[in-house]
Amino acid sequence: MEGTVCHLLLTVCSPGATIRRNEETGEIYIARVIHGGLADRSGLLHPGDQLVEVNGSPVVGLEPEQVIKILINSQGTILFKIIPDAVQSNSVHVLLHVLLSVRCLCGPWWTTAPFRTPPSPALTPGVAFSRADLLEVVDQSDGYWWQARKLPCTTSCAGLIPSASTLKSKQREQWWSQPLQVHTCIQPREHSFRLWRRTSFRRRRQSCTTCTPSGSGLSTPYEEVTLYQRPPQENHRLIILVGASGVGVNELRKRLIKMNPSTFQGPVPHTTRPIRPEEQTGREYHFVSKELFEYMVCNHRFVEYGESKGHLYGTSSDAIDDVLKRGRMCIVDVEPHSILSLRTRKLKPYVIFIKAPSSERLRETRKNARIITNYTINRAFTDDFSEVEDSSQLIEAKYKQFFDCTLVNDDLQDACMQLCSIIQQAQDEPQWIPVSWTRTED
Ligand SMILES: Nc1ncnc2c1ncn2[C@@H]1O[C@H](COP(=O)(O)OP(=O)(O)OP(=O)(O)O)[C@@H](O)[C@H]1O
Repeated sequence: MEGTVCHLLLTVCSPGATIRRNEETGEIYIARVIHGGLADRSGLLHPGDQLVEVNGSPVVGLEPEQVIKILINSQGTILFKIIPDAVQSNSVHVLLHVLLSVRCLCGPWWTTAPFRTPPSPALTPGVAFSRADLLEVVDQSDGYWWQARKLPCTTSCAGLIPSASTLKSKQREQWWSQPLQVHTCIQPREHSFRLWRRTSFRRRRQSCTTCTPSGSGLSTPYEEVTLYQRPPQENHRLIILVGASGVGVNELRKRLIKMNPSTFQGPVPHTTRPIRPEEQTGREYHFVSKELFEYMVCNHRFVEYGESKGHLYGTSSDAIDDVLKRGRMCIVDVEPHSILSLRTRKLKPYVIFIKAPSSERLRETRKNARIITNYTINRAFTDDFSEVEDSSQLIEAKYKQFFDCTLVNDDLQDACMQLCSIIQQAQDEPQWIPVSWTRTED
């Protein structure tokens, strides 16, 4: 049989290509060449080329598994006889470029590599990835399987990842095949009732966007991202701190602002409670009537709001804007589900997850810590440590795709210093953000 002979020196068992079989003729074809792999670097194999012989053995009529066996058992130089695809041989070989970078919003799906790609088993390693991972997609020519590298790149060789549509149908399949489960949304702890942070749980029924098949987690399995550096003339990015109740989110926020009040500031919350003699409107709170507060609620002006002892409290998006317009860095401390409504082109939030150290470390470091409810010091931390640790893990598992950075709040002083430098980097150095945040509004 006519054909071109090409040699590949196999140092590993994979030449970096997948094959497919024409079921009618039994002919074996190169299905895809993995970007950066051996075949790609050699420039000898192309998708569509017919594989006629491997090491002198004809492969026509063989099952792909049998061909793969021959390849796996081959060491050193391997001899392919191929009939080049007419279209390919007439075309100029174009180097593959990075098509897009994405962040995985769901999963975990493929946490082990390699995997086999239907319909034919492949010799290609899959990229092991999980939720929140960054992937550099280099080939989307196949509707089912894309080629990608995990960022930061440690290898030039790409691997296969499921395309967005494959992942979506897998997600749906998995969601519907699961037995009815107890709702896993994170619940607040009873003592967790910070006036401007935790109150929203008391009042509003929270809808969970990740526990339903039509939720946002399922509609976009990958989010296209790009590196972004804030231009100096633009507002600072909003800094969001999230963490389990009691982990120290508010303590860190307060310390940060106290350390440098001309740089860091929190938004001034609104309340319907009467003003106290030592207070000043617009400083501690914006004191407003119940009617105005409810009007603002109806107009979706609050990021979070709630009720305490018959009075309403809330943090408005205007209050956040006020801080940013003054050229300061706005630090907010919100419930994890509120991240979704704050992820906007205008605010370009940078989300820092304040993670709990182990319960043993919590016990050691929180000896003087107090559980605070409505400005009244209630009691010391007693047996809450494993609860804080568990809740922290739950939040991380559920929302980590939205976290830009994780900070363990172990030693308070250290955590505060680290937080400061993380925020500075977030404002001054390139960071991954969704591409949609960089598009100009129509
Ligand atoms: N790293 C730390 N070491 C020691 N104590 C800490 C540390 N971080 C926070 N604390 C203390 O733990 C207690 C709870 O912290 P904080 O009020 O900030 O919790 P929170 O995460 O905002 O939760 P909540 O909103 O439910 O109050 C406070 O007494 C605080 O001073």
